[in-house]
Amino acid sequence: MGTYVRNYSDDEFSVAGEKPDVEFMDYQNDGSIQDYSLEDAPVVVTVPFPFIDGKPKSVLVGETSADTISIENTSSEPVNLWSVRIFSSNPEDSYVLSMMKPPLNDTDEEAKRNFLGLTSVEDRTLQPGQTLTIWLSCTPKDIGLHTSIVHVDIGDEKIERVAFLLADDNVSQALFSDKPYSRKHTQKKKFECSSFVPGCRPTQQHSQGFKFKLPQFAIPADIRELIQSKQRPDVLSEELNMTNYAKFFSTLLVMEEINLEEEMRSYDMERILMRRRGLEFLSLEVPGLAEKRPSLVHGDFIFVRHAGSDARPYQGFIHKVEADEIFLKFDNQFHLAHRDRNQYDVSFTYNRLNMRRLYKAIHDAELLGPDILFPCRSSSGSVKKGPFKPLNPHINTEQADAVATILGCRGVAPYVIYGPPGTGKTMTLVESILQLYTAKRRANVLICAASNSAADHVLAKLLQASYLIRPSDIFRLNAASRQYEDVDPDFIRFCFFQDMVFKCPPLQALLRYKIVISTYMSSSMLQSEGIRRGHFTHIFLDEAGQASEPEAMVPLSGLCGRDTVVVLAGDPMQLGPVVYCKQAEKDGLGKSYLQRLLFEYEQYSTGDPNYVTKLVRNYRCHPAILELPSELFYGGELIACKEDEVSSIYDSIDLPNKSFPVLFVGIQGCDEREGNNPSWFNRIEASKVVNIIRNLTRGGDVREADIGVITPYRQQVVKIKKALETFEMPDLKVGSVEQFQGQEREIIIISTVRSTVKHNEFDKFFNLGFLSNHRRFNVAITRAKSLLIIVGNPHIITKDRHWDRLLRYCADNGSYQGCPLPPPEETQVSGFRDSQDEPARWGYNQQQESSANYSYKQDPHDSGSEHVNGLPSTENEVEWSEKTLNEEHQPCSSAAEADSPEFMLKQKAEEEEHVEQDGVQPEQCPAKDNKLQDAYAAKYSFPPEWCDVSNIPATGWDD
Ligand SMILES: Nc1ncnc2c1ncn2[C@@H]1O[C@H](COP(=O)(O)OP(=O)(O)OP(=O)(O)O)[C@@H](O)[C@H]1O
Repeated sequence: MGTYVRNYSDDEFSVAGEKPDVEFMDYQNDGSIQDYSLEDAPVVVTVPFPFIDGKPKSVLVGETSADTISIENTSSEPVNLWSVRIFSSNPEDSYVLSMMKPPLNDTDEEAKRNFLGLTSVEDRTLQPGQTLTIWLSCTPKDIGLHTSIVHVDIGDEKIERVAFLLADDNVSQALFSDKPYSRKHTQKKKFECSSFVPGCRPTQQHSQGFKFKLPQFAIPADIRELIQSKQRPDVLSEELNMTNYAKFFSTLLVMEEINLEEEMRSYDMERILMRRRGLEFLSLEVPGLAEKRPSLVHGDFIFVRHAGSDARPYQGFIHKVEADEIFLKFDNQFHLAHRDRNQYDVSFTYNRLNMRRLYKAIHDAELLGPDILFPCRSSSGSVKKGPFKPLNPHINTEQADAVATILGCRGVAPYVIYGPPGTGKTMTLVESILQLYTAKRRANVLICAASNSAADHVLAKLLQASYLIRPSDIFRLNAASRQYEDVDPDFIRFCFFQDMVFKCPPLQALLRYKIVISTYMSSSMLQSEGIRRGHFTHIFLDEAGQASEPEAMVPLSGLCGRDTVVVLAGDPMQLGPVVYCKQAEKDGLGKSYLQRLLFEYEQYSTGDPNYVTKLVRNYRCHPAILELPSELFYGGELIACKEDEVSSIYDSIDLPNKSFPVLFVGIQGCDEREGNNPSWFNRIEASKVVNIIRNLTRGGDVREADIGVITPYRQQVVKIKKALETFEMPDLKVGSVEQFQGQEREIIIISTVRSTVKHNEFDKFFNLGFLSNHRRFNVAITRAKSLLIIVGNPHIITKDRHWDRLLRYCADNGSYQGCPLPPPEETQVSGFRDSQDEPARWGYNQQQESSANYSYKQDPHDSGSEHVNGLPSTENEVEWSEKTLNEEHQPCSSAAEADSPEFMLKQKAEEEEHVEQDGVQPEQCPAKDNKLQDAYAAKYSFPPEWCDVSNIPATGWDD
């Protein structure tokens, strides 16, 4: 057996665990040469198609790209070149060799016709110093990564070279970014802002507003110290009860807040310039501002001082925000002393408004008493069912039972409706609300949802029965920070705004509405405006599994009276609360009130049906779409109620199995990042998605509004939206899993984005991205009613057990298209439990215990999270970023949103860097079953930010 010479290093293999029989002299794909043990190697073979800025070279589909492989005899003896041949290409036969430069696109057609590509070059002798030049060329027929392995058999050496080209089409090429990705986070000097020179506030724009002052809830110094010194406050070890309730949750909130403060620090800037803007302002450029990194709005403030000095900082209020620039007003003296050449250090602060709302909510929650907080330990009254005549003729027995209970309830323990996706939880709430509205004249209903999109969804469902409701009785409350343009024009008439800024109407107007719809956090405005506890006879908390307990307490503690009926609906197996501090999440902030209640009911009242209804009939999804989630997450208990038919209108995309509406489109693209934005995108997948949409809508039978695109990364959302703009499809919703929770579309297309094993390992380890988050996976694949299409790299997603199941599910049903599938034995799986470990019974007690195992973390790189950086004004992010200019609500420390994930970025980026530098540590990294493939993929000596190599045959030589 000869000595193999490949382009990866010894070190890298030893880390990966398998060391082939090789010696190393390495030509990197970036063109550089590295010597390993063969310092005086007799031959030098170059690598074709070197990477450009760490990425494979891009070529347009249909165009020929060619590069040379030079084989040089550097020894003093003649060397026999036995053969040069293409060992394999992917797609098959996509590359050819030739002795002459192949005709390129600008050459004449005849030359192209006469060109003869070879798969191997025959033997010859290379004299000392002689170089043979061979051409490798590729004319891609379709978009995606094109790879080729070339074997050079020379003298005693066997040398392998791997070539990569990324084939673009016009759509993907338009999304190309030449902004290199860089993560800068240098250690900055701590900025002491306890004493400062006050700045000049913007004048108040809100004429009316909060009647009640929201306390500051400053973090107590002793608790801050305790948490910053990494000690665990005693209260967190206690069992939650009425006495320690406020202390328990305020401690968790402090942990979260300190985490957020630290994240905000990462945006501090040193030695920067400001410019005088007119007589009034100084302007500061903030890179990343447009992407909300950091998030700053009018009325926030920053601290500034001369670079390097320890002097008292000046406070500067933001009067205007424009693209990447903020316009500031400081104390007059500061303006007078300013020169445009002065250098400053800048510290950003974040707006504590939402945190203060949460503190208030949990403190006030004690007033609710055990009936709401610990209903099983209290002596709640009995539940009577209220007879009713269904307005919606479709509701089933369990749903009808739930409605009857809600109608019969009066001030007893919270009532919980829970069940898997699409089982009609929201529909049950809507029926209950309509029953109350039509039959109980004195009913005032508040409905809260975890995000703006979920709240809008409830409004849309209510409006389906608009013949029953007077529009003037419904009010959709929006945060001031929600962009006017974000709201569906059909809903605007249910909102209150001035100058296109949303507001809370005055109390008198509020009292006239019979049905108010809000997010959890915005509902605090109702109390601030003067609405009393008990005004609402019914408070419905939809998507309650998504809200942390303090968040759920915002509407309850502020507005719930003795007789108020509280109803929660949700599914603990879908997305949970967003918490950035891992420890706080583990200690209880990551568990929803719904989850705790379900557990309590199970523990203390043996699942009393008076308080809990479980729905299992799914009306949303085609049975084929439902089968897998039912089996994976709900113990097969879900009952499919939708017809088993696939519409012929999907013929336009040529489903390989016409009766199976779950299609996996395998594509090997390239995941990239750009600028200082840590979010991933994959332009090849973006183009594929657009292509599928165009095919679907071509005949006119499928409307844009029937289609939803889900992708975990906000940058991918941006890219797909951008690509769709070209084809004018404004009604097509593209968003994160969070933005789709609670929603449905006839057709859902999922773009999984990731195309590099290495990144995915990181995801799995840090619980990032929906590729390795079972709740995200569950939500993503249960949004489609009649057609689900997944566009992704099968070699990557097969690494996660759930995605692999989906992939095999499609393949087994003859519903896979695209690049060759990874062989089943390649399948490797993250650290998730096997299917037999899944809760056999998916009841709530299981959730209690499984939450630690499946602790859900938002992807700070955006994961398409609603809360995540970059996506302008979406959903919760907007909600959380609410800033008020009202004097009484003036933020005490200002700047970015309380929950925006930019706060996590620094920490996570550091973690990521650590992983990239050190490799995932064996005890942390899930076991692998194909080391050589991983060696290729994760440890190949190519620049880290590139593309997939995972389907290159692992064994290079066939001797
Ligand atoms: N009894 C029923 N008969 C027919 N269709 C129903 C019934 N109940 C619900 N649906 C339909 O099923 C779909 C899903 O309902 P809904 O959104 O209320 O479910 P959900 O449980 O709230 O879902 P998710 O968990 O995703 O939020 C909707 O299209 C709804 O109209």
